[in-house]
Amino acid sequence: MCLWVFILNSTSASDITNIKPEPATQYAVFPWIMGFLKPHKLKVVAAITFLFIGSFAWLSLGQGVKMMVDEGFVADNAERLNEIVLFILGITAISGTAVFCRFYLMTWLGERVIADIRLKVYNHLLNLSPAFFAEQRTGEVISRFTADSTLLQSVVGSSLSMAFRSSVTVTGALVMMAITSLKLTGLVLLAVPLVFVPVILLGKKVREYSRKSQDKVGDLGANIDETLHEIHTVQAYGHEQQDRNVFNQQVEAVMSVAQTRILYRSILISSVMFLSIAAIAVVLWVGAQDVMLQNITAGELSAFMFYAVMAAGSVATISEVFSEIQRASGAAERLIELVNTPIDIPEVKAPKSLPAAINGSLSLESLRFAYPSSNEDVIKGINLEIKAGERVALVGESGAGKSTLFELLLRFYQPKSGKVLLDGVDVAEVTLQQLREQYALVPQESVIFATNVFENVRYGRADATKEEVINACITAKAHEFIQELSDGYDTYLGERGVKLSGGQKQRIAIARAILADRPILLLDEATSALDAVSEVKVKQGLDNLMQGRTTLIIAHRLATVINADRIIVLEKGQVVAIGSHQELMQSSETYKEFASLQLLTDTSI
Ligand SMILES: Nc1ncnc2c1ncn2[C@@H]1O[C@H](COP(=O)(O)OP(=O)(O)OP(=O)(O)O)[C@@H](O)[C@H]1O
Repeated sequence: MCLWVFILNSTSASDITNIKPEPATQYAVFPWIMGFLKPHKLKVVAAITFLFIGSFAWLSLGQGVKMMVDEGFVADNAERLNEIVLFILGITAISGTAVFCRFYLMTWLGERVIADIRLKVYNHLLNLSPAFFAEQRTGEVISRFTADSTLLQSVVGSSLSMAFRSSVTVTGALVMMAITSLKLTGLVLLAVPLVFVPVILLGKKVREYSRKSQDKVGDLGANIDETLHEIHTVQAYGHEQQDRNVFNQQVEAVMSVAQTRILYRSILISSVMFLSIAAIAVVLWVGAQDVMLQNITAGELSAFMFYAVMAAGSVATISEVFSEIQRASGAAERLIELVNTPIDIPEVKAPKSLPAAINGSLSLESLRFAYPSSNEDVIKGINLEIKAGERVALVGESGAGKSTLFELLLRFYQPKSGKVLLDGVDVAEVTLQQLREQYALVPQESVIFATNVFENVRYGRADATKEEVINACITAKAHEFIQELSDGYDTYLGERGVKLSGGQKQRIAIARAILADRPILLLDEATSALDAVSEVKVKQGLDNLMQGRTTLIIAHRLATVINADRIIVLEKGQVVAIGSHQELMQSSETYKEFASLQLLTDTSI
């Protein structure tokens, strides 16, 4: 038992490579896993109890062997032999039952712990801001969930139990050996340090390469994820061969690291086997001489050898699972890294409450912001007042910072300085949940989940009835096309809505926002994918929706913003002009240029 505690705790910072989410100091893998076992104390105790019962039953078999040889064979006593065989069968039945209980409980615990680890990691991931996902490749994160946790599962559920059982067996066997013959036990103990030398030396290497191996598998996952998701572009550009080459290199990289790991592991296992069996042979030779000199009986030597073989087998098992546990420690580290990734938008300790009925006025005060990955400010000290119920359009060239402003309103990122006030309350002082409940977002790229139409729209408000969903779809002018789908509202829309056109996806996204019924609307060029006829229809829906709500619309096309109360012109992270379309055509060169690029003249409106 001490051995695997040592194994799991023996991580040092230098063992860890390729840490992306959180530069770690030292991961205490063992206490981390124990934390997950804590709620299942009773089962752990029961599993350990059965483990001890099983091990002691096996150990007492040695006494059976001794009695069989001395009192049965050597004494030529058939009746006694029968009794002893019955005794052995009884012991075997006890140990079989104990093995069943231990195996069931330990495997259950393994599954439970991994399920809880997955839940914990997932819950944490959902709290991480988009900044984390901008840096991290999704496929790599998924690989941690799947490959790493599966590896950990096999160890917690099986290898750890084997290590436990073998440690108990070795200890018990050594005690029984000492009782049988101190001299021979002394000889065996001399050999033990020899056996542990490769375990310690090579185990470290196995762990190092396991970690590397899992990292490489993660890269592989990230690549598959990207290529398969973007399969249209891959095929349209005839990029298959290049992708095959890159993938081939990555697969070979995984293979090469695995090969080194296998090599160390094979050396580890074979050297332990060799050293154990060689030691047994030497001990047997010495023991046989003792029998000839009548220092011990043949039965005692048989029992001793029984225990020695049992101990050697257990040491071999320990060395084998040792490498498994080392591998799992590497995998656990990668999961701990995810869980330890700090939440960069922390919740305030004593949050303020927003008023029960939000009016929806927004104030931006000297707002300044740079993305964490670059130092350059993309929002440069913006001051802005947006009145409750106002309809405001944001225009500006690509990269001006329009979408970034939305991100800051939703508090996906922390501003460098300045603040955003919602109905006079600093949004940094309310809970993220309460803040985000005030906004309905229709992003530029409509998001469709791999479920049916009904659930996709209901994403906006989980408790909405079917009737409310249908009404939202009618307002968003989506109802007609939904009815024409094969199963109407129950039609499965495919991953990322592959079964819908761009305009249809957008109308579903609008219906979702309508259903959400939030005080502030954030529309990111929400009608860009619509044809002229659909756009007119959706605009009616949106107009209804916007009544009495503060609305911010990012628009690349003037036609979509002409009815806004005010248009805000952004340039390189700064507000350069504010006014109505007519005013801006008079006062703002940037806006005029923007308008002329849209082939709109003042008179055409
Ligand atoms: N996650 C990110 N990390 C680093 N820089 C970013 C990130 N997202 C955007 N930027 C940068 O911030 C600036 C503003 O981008 P933003 O998306 O807000 O512009 P935009 O006005 O919405 O542009 P568009 O009209 O093309 O959508 C750009 O220079 C962009 O390169």
